[in-house]
Amino acid sequence: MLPFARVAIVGLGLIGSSVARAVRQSMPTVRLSGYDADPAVRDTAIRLGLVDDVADQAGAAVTDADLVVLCVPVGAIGAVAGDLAADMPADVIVTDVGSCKTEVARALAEAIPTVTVVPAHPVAGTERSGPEAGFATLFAGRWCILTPAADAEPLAVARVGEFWRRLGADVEVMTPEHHDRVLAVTSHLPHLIAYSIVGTASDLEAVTESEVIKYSAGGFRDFTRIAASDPTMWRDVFLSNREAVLEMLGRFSEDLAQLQRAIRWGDGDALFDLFTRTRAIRRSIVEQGQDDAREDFGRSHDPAG
Ligand SMILES: NC(=O)C1=CN([C@@H]2O[C@H](COP(=O)(O)OP(=O)(O)OC[C@H]3O[C@@H](n4cnc5c(N)ncnc54)[C@H](O)[C@@H]3O)[C@@H](O)[C@H]2O)C=CC1
Ligand SMILES: O=C(O)C(=O)Cc1ccc(O)cc1
Repeated sequence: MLPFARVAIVGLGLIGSSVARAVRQSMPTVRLSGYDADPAVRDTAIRLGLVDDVADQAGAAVTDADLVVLCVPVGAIGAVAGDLAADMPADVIVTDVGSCKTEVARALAEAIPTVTVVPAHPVAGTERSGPEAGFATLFAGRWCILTPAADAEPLAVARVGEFWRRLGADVEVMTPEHHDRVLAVTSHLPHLIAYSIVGTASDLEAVTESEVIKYSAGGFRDFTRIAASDPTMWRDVFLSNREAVLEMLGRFSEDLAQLQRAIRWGDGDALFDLFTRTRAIRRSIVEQGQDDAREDFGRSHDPAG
């Protein structure tokens, strides 16, 4: 049996449109409705036939939904849920796809205290945004982390888990706090470093105009992909996961200072040891099949690639 029959998606960008496409493929009898605050995105959603009904008002998208999936930037999730509260059926389940969970859980509990909420984070995405960037297989073979409250209804958690499994994801459950510490180091800090390094290079005026672009086949090119990620989304991530990111940034700065010292003192052994350890980490990721097949997808679809 399908976990849900009527799914409403609020926010029809990269993730919302990918959820819509994946639902269409894996659960074709599900009735899909959608809403986006941006009229241009709504028009695109209609043109692409992403959902059965694109509503002009947020409330109209959710009136008969049994699952509402909030696919808006992290900083907007609480307010969007609050705006929908009066229009949602009493037995609805609300989930979200936000990249950080502790602050979002607090905002949702405040905005819709009587509604069943099962937060989720599909750890799958790209540097692109908008409805045309999405694709049905985005979640296939990727983790989706659920972060239900300790007193969440087990049946609601099981249904949301089954929803993501049907979209192709492997589902894991953890606390929002643990999620935010893990993602701070595996996702948020790497994005911050990419934004920083690309910013540093572009500040070196003399180099920027020509040579950074000309010779960007090196490591820099990989950073530019990440640093092309959506500014609104990532501003919200860093403001929302502030504490965990600051903690990991502190550790990173210390480790970077050690590397600086090793280079200054010509300590080749220290450099070699670290690079050997990091190479092993990459190899174990590849062996576990967690390397980024999507990266190749992105490149092959990237006119600049
Ligand atoms: N981009 C990625 O790789 C991943 C993103 N996420 C999370 O997914 C969520 C959505 O991100 P993307 O789809 O990448 O962004 P996106 O920018 O492609 O789409 C977000 C959509 O939300 C709409 N929106 C913004 N405020 C709204 C509001 N108040 N009411 C209705 N619609 C509103 C925007 O118009 C936009 O179309 C974020 O919370 C992000 O943290 C999760 C996993 C991966
Ligand atoms: O494009 C990439 O490399 C990503 O890391 C995509 C991504 C961005 C945010 C998430 O919360 C999960 C995945």
